[in-house]
Amino acid sequence: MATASEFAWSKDFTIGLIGMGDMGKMYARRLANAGWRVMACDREEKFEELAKEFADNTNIQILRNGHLVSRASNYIIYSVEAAAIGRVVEQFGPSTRLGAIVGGQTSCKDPEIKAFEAHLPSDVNIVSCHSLHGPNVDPRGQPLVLIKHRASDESFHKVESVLSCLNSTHVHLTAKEHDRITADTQAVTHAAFLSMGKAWHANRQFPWEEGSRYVGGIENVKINLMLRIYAQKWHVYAGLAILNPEAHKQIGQFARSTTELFYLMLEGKEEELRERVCKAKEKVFGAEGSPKWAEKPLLKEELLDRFSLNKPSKGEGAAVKALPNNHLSLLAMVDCWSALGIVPYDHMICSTPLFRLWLGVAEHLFRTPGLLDECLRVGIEDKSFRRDDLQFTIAAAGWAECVSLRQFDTWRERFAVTQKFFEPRFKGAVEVGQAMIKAVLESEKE
Ligand SMILES: NC(=O)C1=CN([C@@H]2O[C@H](COP(=O)(O)OP(=O)(O)OC[C@H]3O[C@@H](n4cnc5c(N)ncnc54)[C@H](OP(=O)(O)O)[C@@H]3O)[C@@H](O)[C@H]2O)C=CC1
Ligand SMILES: O=C(O)C(=O)Cc1ccc(O)cc1
Repeated sequence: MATASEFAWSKDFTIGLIGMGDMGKMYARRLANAGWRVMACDREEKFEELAKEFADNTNIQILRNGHLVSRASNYIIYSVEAAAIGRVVEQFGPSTRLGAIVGGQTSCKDPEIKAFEAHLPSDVNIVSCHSLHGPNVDPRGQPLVLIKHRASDESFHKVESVLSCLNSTHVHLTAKEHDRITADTQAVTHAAFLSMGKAWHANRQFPWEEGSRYVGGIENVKINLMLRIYAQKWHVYAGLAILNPEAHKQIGQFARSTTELFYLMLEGKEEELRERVCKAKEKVFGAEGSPKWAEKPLLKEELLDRFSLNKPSKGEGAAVKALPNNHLSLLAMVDCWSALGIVPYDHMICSTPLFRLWLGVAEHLFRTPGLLDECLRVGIEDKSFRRDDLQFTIAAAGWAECVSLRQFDTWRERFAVTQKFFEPRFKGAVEVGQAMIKAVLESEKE
């Protein structure tokens, strides 16, 4: 393995970025601001445009391709689509500078590590990373996974010191541990929001625009996070679901939990429904008297109430009363965690803001006196949400099948049509979602 003496561990140390999309640019800017010299590229056809964009940043030099970046850099980060990592590393990996450090930022480490092992010269150190947040979230205090896969201690410490400028919380994992935890947190959480979007699309509704069915803190989270996901690039979500070998089980179980709970509701099997949900509650959140949740709730619902897209019309007043909902998506999430023996609190150290928010909402539902009883009652008696629940169930099964068959093209199509449906409403809505996440992150610090 390379030692310090083989590198110029000084100002001459150059960081290479291959892939200058949202995450690559965020890394480039932050590293450059911290004083590091960055050499970066995207696809060759974007060279001129990127060079212009970064022309006034003297610490960032745009190169034409990954060969040039690889030859010039001491530490190279691949920040490309997860599905492309094999092809891109195959192309540029052999050009890696002698004794350099190489890592990737993809959301799923199995294909990334396989690509590095297959295509990097044996003198190269492999240290991967994963910032567990999107490009527009302040990285300070957010988890940053670091994977010392094949590296000297010195190289690993170098990566830690370079990335310390993000001020994130470093979490040391193996690639396998990373994929298992992110399957439990990200993949299955996204499945819920992707299914909500499909359900509302199928019923051709913008849920915040139709009267008072979707009002209140929990509904705001559903709507804002669903829109946030559909406003992003499809490949981020497809990659971490389809390419993560650990994620298929979770997404499949989420679909089964949804279907089985919905059947119990349709069949009016109140006792069975209550028993199943209460058992899941005990497994996930602990028994009465010995809860797994902290004394202080993860979320303040009043805070979420502020982030509604539904602006009451004149005369309606600010306080439109929320319609009781059976929250099938949340009951199914907890049932899924329970069936797979997942204790979500164990994963907080390696969680995204989105996951923490969703867990916070689930916790709120299960710990607020009377709320769960209301859900179960509505699930059996009330038909107001039946159409949405039916479509949600179909959607969850559809995503699960698509993932299990590794159908990238179908996944993209499914995403794209629903993205198109919501697109006219993204403007403004995305900002509200962003403000909500920011407020929740702020409140986590209190
Ligand atoms: N967005 C997010 O919230 C997060 C994403 N990630 C992960 O980070 C990685 C990057 O994501 P993100 O930045 O959002 O995605 P983007 O699509 O914005 O960026 C990826 C970039 O890599 C480029 N690229 C593809 N092939 C090559 C190549 N041969 N040479 C140079 N550049 C190439 C792409 O070009 P083109 O578009 O033309 O293919 C694109 O510009 C993904 O693996 C994602 O899973 C991790 C954490 C958070
Ligand atoms: O918070 C989430 O789950 C997001 O949607 C943003 C995101 C997407 C991909 C990642 O690898 C990490 C974070």
